[in-house]
Amino acid sequence: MEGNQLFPVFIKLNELHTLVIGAGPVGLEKLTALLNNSNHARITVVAETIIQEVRDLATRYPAVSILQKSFEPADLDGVNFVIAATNNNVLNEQVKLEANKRGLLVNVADKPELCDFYLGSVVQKGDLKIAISTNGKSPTIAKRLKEVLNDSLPNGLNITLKQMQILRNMLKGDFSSKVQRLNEVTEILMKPLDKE
Ligand SMILES: C[C@@]1(CC(=O)O)C2=NC(=C\c3[nH]c(c(CCC(=O)O)c3CC(=O)O)Cc3[nH]c(c(CC(=O)O)c3CCC(=O)O)/C=C3\N/C(=C\2)[C@@H](CCC(=O)O)[C@]3(C)CC(=O)O)/[C@H]1CCC(=O)O
Ligand SMILES: NC(=O)c1ccc[n+]([C@@H]2O[C@H](COP(=O)([O-])OP(=O)(O)OC[C@H]3O[C@@H](n4cnc5c(N)ncnc54)[C@H](O)[C@@H]3O)[C@@H](O)[C@H]2O)c1
Repeated sequence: MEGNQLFPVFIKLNELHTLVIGAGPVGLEKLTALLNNSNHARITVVAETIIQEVRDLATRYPAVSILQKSFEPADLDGVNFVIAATNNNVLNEQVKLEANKRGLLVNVADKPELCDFYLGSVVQKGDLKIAISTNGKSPTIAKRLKEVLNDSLPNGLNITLKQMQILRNMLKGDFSSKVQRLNEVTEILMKPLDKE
């Protein structure tokens, strides 16, 4: 498929149920990424073998449960989406098939051809989140760009967001006059910073 076909969305993981299959280093990486973004995410981890780091992480997050067992399609019942991080490609394909049969979206870690969605590299400054994807071309560049943006975006941005929310709730008038006022107030952000 020509061009970048990915449509970014921000998912309320805390209101959904995610299944992670596989609990080796890659499963740990994906679980960590989920929890770093959503510490109330309800996550079930299914794996035959579970590394200690995954167990340790799960004890710190009550909404994470671990089932030490082989994957079976019934594990998909009641799940909203699925991340597979196993070392078994036949299983990965079975997960994709069974999940899609149920209308579920699947990410198979590091296997773009089996993914319905990719995980992004995420910049976080309080309420601000920027998710980066390179259309699968270079996750390393996504990670580097995250570092650049993390360093260059001012920490005060989160205070600005909070203040803007207060202002937004205080403004009176019709929708278009509110929009105009919010745009006036933020115009300064678009001007280059004054050099000292
Ligand atoms: C962003 C991030 C999110 C996350 O996973 O949380 C993420 N990968 C990260 C890191 C990373 N992954 C890999 C390396 C080693 C260096 C390298 O190979 O480049 C590093 C860098 C490192 O670790 O330093 C290995 C790798 N990854 C994929 C392949 C297969 C392939 O490309 O064919 C291979 C080769 C496997 C092999 O050789 O066997 C594929 C995918 N990885 C994606 C996401 C999706 C595309 C995102 C996009 O559109 O850019 C996609 C398509 C599917 C998916 O997994 O969702 C996370 C950054 C976390 C952060 O911000 O710190
Ligand atoms: N570790 C890395 O840095 C890395 C990097 C790139 C790609 N990969 C690939 O990603 C995959 C996962 O890597 P890993 O290091 O986490 O592997 P791993 O072997 O440490 O872990 C695999 C996990 O899958 C589980 N699993 C396998 N079959 C299962 C089944 N039928 N039911 C339930 N669970 C099952 C295992 O119990 C284990 O928890 C591998 O294919 C690996 O080649 C790994």
